[in-house]
Amino acid sequence: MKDRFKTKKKFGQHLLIASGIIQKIVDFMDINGSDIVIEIGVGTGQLTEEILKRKPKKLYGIEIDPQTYPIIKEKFGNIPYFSLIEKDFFDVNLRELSEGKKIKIVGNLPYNVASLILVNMPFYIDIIELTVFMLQKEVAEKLIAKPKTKQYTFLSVFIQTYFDVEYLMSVPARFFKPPPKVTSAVVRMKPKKQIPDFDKKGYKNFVSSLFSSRRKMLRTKIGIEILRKAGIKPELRAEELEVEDFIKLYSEYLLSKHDSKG
Ligand SMILES: C[S@@+](CC[C@H](N)C(=O)[O-])C[C@H]1O[C@@H](n2cnc3c(N)ncnc32)[C@H](O)[C@@H]1O
Repeated sequence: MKDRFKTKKKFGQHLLIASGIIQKIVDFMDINGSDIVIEIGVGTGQLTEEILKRKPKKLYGIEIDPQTYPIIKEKFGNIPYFSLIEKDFFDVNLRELSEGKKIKIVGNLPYNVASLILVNMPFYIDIIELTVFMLQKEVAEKLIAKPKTKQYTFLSVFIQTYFDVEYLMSVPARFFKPPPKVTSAVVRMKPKKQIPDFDKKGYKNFVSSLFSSRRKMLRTKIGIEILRKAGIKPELRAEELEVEDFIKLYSEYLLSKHDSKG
């Protein structure tokens, strides 16, 4: 059945062909009968099949490519706890699928939009129990990066503000069809016990602006008084700050805006 499907580059299609890796990914999700699971990018359904074997309460599979739909329907059309969502991930509101419960999200993500998908996750933090994603190794390394390293970027700070991230394993290109040019990695993210309750969109833009021209000192980007109140040296650069420093800094920034409104 897979043979009649031709993978497309524009959708980042690299299908997982190693059953051992597929099983491990699903093991990392620790699925039980009350779980609502969302899979991003079903493709021809190798990961889907293994998730369904573990019998969650419900699996929603989101897939953008209409050419996969007949294949998915033929394979899983008669499974009552599976629904295919024939949409672009970015047009789906995960909240509408969660039935007021926490969800588990999984995906061998399309690498061309993996970072964008990740950036969406903090906006769903209140309904997420955990996520398990296959990513480019380079992106996975950003997710666990520490300050003062090349891998420490906007994505590291924004994700680590909301999630504890575990790098679970590296996956060589030969386990995919067609093989991608890069090595991949599996990461698991779980919401942190304590997360800031300020507006996520504003915080995202704030962190992103501090990382633009990352070699510039913070005092060229943000008022010296705000830096002082947050206890941060003005001559530091964004890449030298801990995640907690960004949280402090944004809180002070919000207070200063509030004060100036008077
Ligand atoms: C790396 S493949 C993984 C396929 C399959 N799950 C597997 O592991 O073999 C990524 C899948 O995501 C789908 N995809 C790409 N962009 C998408 C989007 N914006 N929304 C939903 N699915 C998308 C692709 O068509 C493809 O099936």
